[in-house]
Amino acid sequence: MARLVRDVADFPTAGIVFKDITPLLADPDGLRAVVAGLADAGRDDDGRPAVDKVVGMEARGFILGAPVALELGVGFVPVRKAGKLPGETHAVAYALEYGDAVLEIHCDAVAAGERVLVIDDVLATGGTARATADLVAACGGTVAGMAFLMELSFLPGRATVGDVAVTALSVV
Ligand SMILES: O=P(O)(O)OC[C@H]1O[C@H](OP(=O)(O)OP(=O)(O)O)[C@H](O)[C@@H]1O
Ligand SMILES: Nc1ncnc2[nH]cnc12
Repeated sequence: MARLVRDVADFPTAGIVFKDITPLLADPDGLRAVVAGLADAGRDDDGRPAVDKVVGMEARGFILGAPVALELGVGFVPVRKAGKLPGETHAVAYALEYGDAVLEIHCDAVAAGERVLVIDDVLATGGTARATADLVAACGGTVAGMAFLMELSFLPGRATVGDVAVTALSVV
């Protein structure tokens, strides 16, 4: 799988080595394997779905998260960059490896007490994932786990997200 992720130097800004997943997305066998691997993070020891929802962050978290939700047989919740969701939202400001922004979730997207699996392609500083966990908590939900295609271990992603089960299919 790692061979299907392309390193692009100095994108989007100088000094960043960007992990480009578009070759993976173009490879049906690779994509299928990644979706299956990520979905396993949302199963119990007997292989049954252990979450009520999958939450994915705009934009690459949508591409991976929606098929993971289908694989688990649960609903998908989009966390979007500010100003895109039409309903009442919770919002959290955050910083990521190459900038800062605001993320939003529909207030009614996760019901009180629901367990969610957070899916994204890259765990870097953890700013995006931490903000997403805060949005789930604002709805009254619980993050049962987070699963990523790739973790950048030279950045403090795991420490930033705190006390939550983190799965990374690949660690670089
Ligand atoms: O751990 P962090 O430092 O927060 O970085 C990780 C986030 O950065 C990327 O998203 P980006 O905001 O670039 O959005 P995109 O998917 O729309 O390109 C990536 O898809 C993660 O969501
Ligand atoms: N180095 C990186 N490559 C791709 N996505 C990222 N998100 C944050 N850092 C990233």
